[in-house]
Amino acid sequence: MRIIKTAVKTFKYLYGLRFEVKGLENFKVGSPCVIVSNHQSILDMMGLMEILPDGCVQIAKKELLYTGSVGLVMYLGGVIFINRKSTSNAKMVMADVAKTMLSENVMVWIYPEGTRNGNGDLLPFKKGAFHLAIQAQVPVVPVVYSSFSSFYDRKKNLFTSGKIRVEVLEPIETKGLTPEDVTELTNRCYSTMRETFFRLSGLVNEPNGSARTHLQ
Ligand SMILES: CCCCCCCC/C=C\CCCCCCCC(=O)SCCNC(=O)CCNC(=O)[C@H](O)C(C)(C)COP(=O)(O)OP(=O)(O)OC[C@H]1O[C@@H](n2cnc3c(N)ncnc32)[C@H](O)[C@@H]1OP(=O)(O)O
Ligand SMILES: CCCCCCCCCCCCCCCC(=O)OC[C@@H](O)COP(=O)(O)O
Repeated sequence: MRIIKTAVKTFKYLYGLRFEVKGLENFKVGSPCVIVSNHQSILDMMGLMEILPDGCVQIAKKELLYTGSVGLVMYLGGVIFINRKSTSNAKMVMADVAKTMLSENVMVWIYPEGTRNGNGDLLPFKKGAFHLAIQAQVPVVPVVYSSFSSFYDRKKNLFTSGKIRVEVLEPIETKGLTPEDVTELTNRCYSTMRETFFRLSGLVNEPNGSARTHLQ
């Protein structure tokens, strides 16, 4: 993964992107943890590699395994593949991950939205990351990337250089929590990350839930 990290980090120069990072000290939980971040586009791979701590594996949809050399590189990089379409299968894989992360002392990075989302807001969170953290009794560390919409429009395939703000938030402890607490933990993480997303993106969080920039 170190090799991948170095290779992928060079893309930011190609794309004229700069990262402004805050809160890296929050990764130093001194134990395994589940890192959750928002997911906007393939460009997140650069954001991921920009701050990826050592000994951290990612959860990816299994379709990515069959994408030729990239799939092989991801496999070699230790990426864990899940079948999003089969909850029971995904649950089994994640239960294994809970054991492995403790025995091998590794962190796990999951995109709880479960899909890329460029709509300038966060999609409702899936619960797997939070079940995993509670099963392993390890902290959840939220990471938020500001909206790419100021410099990247997937539909128009428009791309200009830009700055991405990244914030690693305080770890959320799960010691003593049980599966009954998953919904509350998910919602708490969601609202903290959504608030941070709007702040980092210069968006106003409208009371009716829609977001608009200060500029409008
Ligand atoms: C030049 C260089 C080239 C090099 C190239 C290489 C560079 C890159 C290399 C390396 C970096 C690679 C990085 C790749 C990144 C890719 C990212 C993606 O692919 S993102 C899509 C996949 N990720 C997800 O989907 C995760 C989020 N999803 C989940 O966690 C879901 O929860 C999931 C899949 C586990 C289940 O999905 P559900 O759709 O069923 O949704 P739910 O609502 O969460 O669960 C339904 C019910 O099941 C329970 N449940 C879910 N998980 C459970 C669990 N683990 N245990 C028990 N119950 C669980 C829930 O509580 C819920 O039940 P109740 O509604 O509460 O009654
Ligand atoms: C073209 C921009 C290149 C940026 C530098 C990164 C170079 C790495 C190249 C290959 C990376 C392979 C990983 C792709 C990750 C990704 O973004 O997959 C989509 C999934 O999450 C969600 O899938 P979906 O449900 O279809 O949104």
